[in-house]
Amino acid sequence: MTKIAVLGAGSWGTALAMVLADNGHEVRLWTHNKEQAADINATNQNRRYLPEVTLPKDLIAYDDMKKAVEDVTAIVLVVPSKATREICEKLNKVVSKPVIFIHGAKGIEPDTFYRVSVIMEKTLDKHISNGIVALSGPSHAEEVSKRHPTTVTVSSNVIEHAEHAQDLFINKNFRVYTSPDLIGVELGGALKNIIALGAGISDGLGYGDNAKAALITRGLAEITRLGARMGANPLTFIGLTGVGDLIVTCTSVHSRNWKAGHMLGQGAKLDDVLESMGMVVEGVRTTKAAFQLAILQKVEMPITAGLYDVLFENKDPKEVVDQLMSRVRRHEMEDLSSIMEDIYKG
Ligand SMILES: NC(=O)C1=CN([C@@H]2O[C@H](COP(=O)(O)OP(=O)(O)OC[C@H]3O[C@@H](n4cnc5c(N)ncnc54)[C@H](O)[C@@H]3O)[C@@H](O)[C@H]2O)C=CC1
Ligand SMILES: O=C(CO)COP(=O)(O)O
Repeated sequence: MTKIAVLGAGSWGTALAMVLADNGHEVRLWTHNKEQAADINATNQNRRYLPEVTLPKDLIAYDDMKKAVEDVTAIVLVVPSKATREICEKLNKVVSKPVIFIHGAKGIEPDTFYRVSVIMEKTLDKHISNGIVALSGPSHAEEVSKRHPTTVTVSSNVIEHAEHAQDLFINKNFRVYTSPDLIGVELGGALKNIIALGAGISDGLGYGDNAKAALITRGLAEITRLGARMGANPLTFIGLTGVGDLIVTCTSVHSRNWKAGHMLGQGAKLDDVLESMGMVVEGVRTTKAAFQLAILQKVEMPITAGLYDVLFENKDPKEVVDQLMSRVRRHEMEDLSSIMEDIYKG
């Protein structure tokens, strides 16, 4: 049994804490909201984020970060990517011994273009870190918390750290693979949210499955192009953290990004959509980051650019679809064939 602190009691933090508690670990679920911690401990439920689920009895919520991390050997960060830096700064003040850090967030920081593990690496004091691992893949909290079969991937620059995380999380409902490609795993998880917003918009406009299949497939092409340029292994994008997560996020009723896109496609304004969601919609911030990064890296990302126009330039989604459909004629595997040839050449 390992003592583990899970930081962030939203839907994903709670679901991951349940997996760890099911595996017999002593799990402390930290939230910055005092009333929420008290409510979780009183009711054995996280009523705001996972209302239909009864939490394991030995899963205890804390609102005091220092107490939550006392004597733990692993810390799992599951706050929106925007909050990573702030939480790491707080951790520097309360963690005294080295621990392994695992994060479950999916985002890229605009302007710096840091992945979540990079923010962690740059912010956490070196003497408290026993490794940084990203956990990603097609995994909606609502289904994980019902113990429905789910597969994810854990990745780290040091494969032993990923294997350590695999050991902590794996069970008969939650199958965990490892990958050495931290860049690819994190970029796939973050960038698919952009495409999921697009899939939601497409559905909100009343378009059908053909349009959605096109978005998923061409979305994968532009994710692979940017990922390869950033140093990822392009094959990672046909795995769980690439195409797997694209499928689930673009097609699931649970997806916050899809839901937000759906409302936008039906004519709602972005601010109203975000306010009504009450949960993080990572794709909005990541669209800004990826749009900037694609320009900087000279990578063509037409869907991301279209999404940027809808979200930040107030452009009519229908007009953006028309523009995407009337782009200059191309060979389907242009760019991608050379990326794949490079892999096989070694
Ligand atoms: N919900 C899901 O099914 C999945 C979510 N993720 C990722 O996990 C991350 C968290 O997502 P969710 O749990 O869905 O979000 P959520 O919106 O359900 O919950 C976020 C939690 O973080 C807390 N929080 C926000 N800012 C904070 C701060 N500055 N300090 C402390 N706590 C703060 C909120 O109070 C809330 O408890 C995101 O990056 C998301 O993309 C990844 C896989 C699945
Ligand atoms: O990453 C997720 C599922 O794998 C969650 O996606 P949403 O944030 O769109 O709900």
